[in-house]
Amino acid sequence: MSVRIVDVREVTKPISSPIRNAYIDFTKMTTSLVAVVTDVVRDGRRVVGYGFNSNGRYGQGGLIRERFAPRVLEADPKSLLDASGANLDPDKVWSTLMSNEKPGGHGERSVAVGTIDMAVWDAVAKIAGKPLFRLLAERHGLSANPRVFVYAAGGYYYPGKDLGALRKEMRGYLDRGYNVVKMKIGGAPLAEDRERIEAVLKEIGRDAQLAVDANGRFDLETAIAYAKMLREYPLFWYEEAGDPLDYALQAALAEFYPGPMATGENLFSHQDARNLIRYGGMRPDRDWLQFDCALSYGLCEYQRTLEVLKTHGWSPSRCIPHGGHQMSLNIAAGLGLGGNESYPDLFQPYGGFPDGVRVENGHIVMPDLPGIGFEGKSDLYAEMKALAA
Ligand SMILES: O=C([O-])CC(=O)C(=O)O
Ligand SMILES: [Mg+2]
Repeated sequence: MSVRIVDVREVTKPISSPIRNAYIDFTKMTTSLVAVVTDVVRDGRRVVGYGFNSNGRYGQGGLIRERFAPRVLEADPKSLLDASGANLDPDKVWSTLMSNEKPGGHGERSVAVGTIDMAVWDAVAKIAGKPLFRLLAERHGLSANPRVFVYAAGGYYYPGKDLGALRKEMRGYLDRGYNVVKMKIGGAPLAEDRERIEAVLKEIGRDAQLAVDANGRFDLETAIAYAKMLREYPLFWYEEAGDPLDYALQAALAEFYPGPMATGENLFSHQDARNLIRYGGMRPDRDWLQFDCALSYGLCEYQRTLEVLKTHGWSPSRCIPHGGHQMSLNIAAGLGLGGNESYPDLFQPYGGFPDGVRVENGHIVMPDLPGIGFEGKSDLYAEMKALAA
């Protein structure tokens, strides 16, 4: 039986909205949608793997079309196969993507590769006829846990949004079954953010916990001023206070903030993750790591990141990835992560869960769909099918 990648297609799609965090607005936000088309047929249909690049970084059509897709298509098909010859080997595809690439400088290249890598893993799990989370658990000698913690991210700055609207948004998440919600800080003066936080805490009461996200906006002085304000509240976490690469700032902050902190969504390689763990003063008993495989060279690289964490005494259960996509849900269910982000009202149709999946007590249960499970989300699959089927 031949297994061959016959095409790699990309289209750049808008995921724009008028929201704003402390650093950027999303009025021009895009994502790359990728299809890896194979010559394998399963259940009477050609196997096509799909991927997209999460959110927060723009679509990478140029890099994908000009550099990365041609490398895969020009490779000897046999060089991309696993030992049995009956499936693709994601690590071999990854090495092919990264041929003639120097180390370091993990800019947007990691997004382009992460997007294709997602589509490759989707194809590999479909060819194996299994949900990706089950395939991953088997490969790692683990037992899968399809029940995954998810939290609701939102609370953005939005033109005309007052405290009433913010409270209503958060109440809506609780009504939909979430018990942890997240809001933005750092896009308004500290006193105003304090009012916003207090309004949300009043709304959610004992029904849920609140996380706050500064999106890397603060210098050390401001990060500390916020830490002193935030530590008065029982927050779920204080996220990305300073520049993602300022490990000294992150380390200094621990002295002022005894509660849980979270960061990592803007670190795009296992080497950067290792530097955070080495120098960022993160505490494995309470802090959270948010590396998003779609932005950071994909699942092949994410597995290396998990190895780095293990070496440094961190459990995968301290990872709750950024991005709210089904790829990280599969990794969480298969490899024992602590959960996944979700954006109930944003970045549709890319984020979210297969149709019919409900949040209960802050958890979802993964259905047994082959691959990543995109076919189970009809609005998303409609976009994917239009690219290749
Ligand atoms: O606003 C964003 O870029 C998204 C973000 O930080 C998050 O989901 O944690
Ligand atoms: Mg964030």
